[in-house]
Amino acid sequence: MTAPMASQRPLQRVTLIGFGAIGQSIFQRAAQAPGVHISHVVVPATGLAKAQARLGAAATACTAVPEDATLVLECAGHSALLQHVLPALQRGVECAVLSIGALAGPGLAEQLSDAAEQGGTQVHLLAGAMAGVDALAAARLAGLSEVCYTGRKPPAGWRDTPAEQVCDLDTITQATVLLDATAREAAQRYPKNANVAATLSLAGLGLDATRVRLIADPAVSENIHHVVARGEFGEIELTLRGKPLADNPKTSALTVLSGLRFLHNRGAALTL
Ligand SMILES: NC(=O)C1=CN([C@@H]2O[C@H](COP(=O)(O)OP(=O)(O)OC[C@H]3O[C@@H](n4cnc5c(N)ncnc54)[C@H](OP(=O)(O)O)[C@@H]3O)[C@@H](O)[C@H]2O)C=CC1
Ligand SMILES: O=C([O-])CC(=O)C(=O)O
Repeated sequence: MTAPMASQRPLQRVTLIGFGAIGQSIFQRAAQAPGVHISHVVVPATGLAKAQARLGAAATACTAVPEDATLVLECAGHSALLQHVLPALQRGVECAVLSIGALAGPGLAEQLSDAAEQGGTQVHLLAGAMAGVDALAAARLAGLSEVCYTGRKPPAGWRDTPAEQVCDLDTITQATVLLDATAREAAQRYPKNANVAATLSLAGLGLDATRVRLIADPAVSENIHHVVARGEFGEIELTLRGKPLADNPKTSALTVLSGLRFLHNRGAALTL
């Protein structure tokens, strides 16, 4: 009697764009993930040698998405969408992105969509640090009347951003509203802090009809995302308290897991 054959799905070769806090964490965790092999990591030219030293023989650091790439996961920042994701899509490479606030830039959402159409592929906007994006996108189909998002982080999560012109992050003793604006304005003014705001708005009422408040709060130690949405479906009120990554207090650890989930699902027979 012969033993039944285990189902063998092909190993997915993945190109990461970005090797900062998210990229390094995804790279480490993916090494333990069956079916996923990060073969290339795209970094700025100035970081090439350092990235290669960290990657060792496991993957190749490069400055552009390789010609033979088939699957890309972006975790670099807004500039990477125009620089790397757009040309990859045009060549037919499937891409998943985390820097979703970039879509607040003029015409970029349409450009990405056109490029994916041209390449006969798809660009996936990942849920990242936030929960409930799937529910909101489903609820939209019956009509939404209101979506409001509040992002609250400890002062350290707002360093090197326009927040430094609003208050003294070192000495504030009370929660301070940094911005009360549309999701489009939030994403453009806070490109490293308002990607969740952009994602929720794209899933819901759009970048110009979604109200966003960003808050520096010395009383919290987590990145707290709160959304209220109302519509024909009923109402969502959701709070997510995300632990920040040790290497970057702006970024919640769940963002890494969202990227890994995408890679896992991409190669799985049953996806969730
Ligand atoms: N959707 C979501 O929920 C979230 C999305 N994000 C997005 O993910 C991005 C990365 O986060 P995180 O890893 O914490 O940030 P880090 O600053 O730790 O790392 C970003 C890395 O990407 C590099 N980089 C920047 N631009 C490019 C480019 N055009 N091509 C290649 N590499 C580039 C940076 O290099 P250098 O330092 O030399 O510039 C840096 O090494 C954020 O900027 C944000 O856009 C983050 C959190 C949540
Ligand atoms: O990681 C987070 O908590 C959210 C974040 O930075 C963003 O929305 O850009």
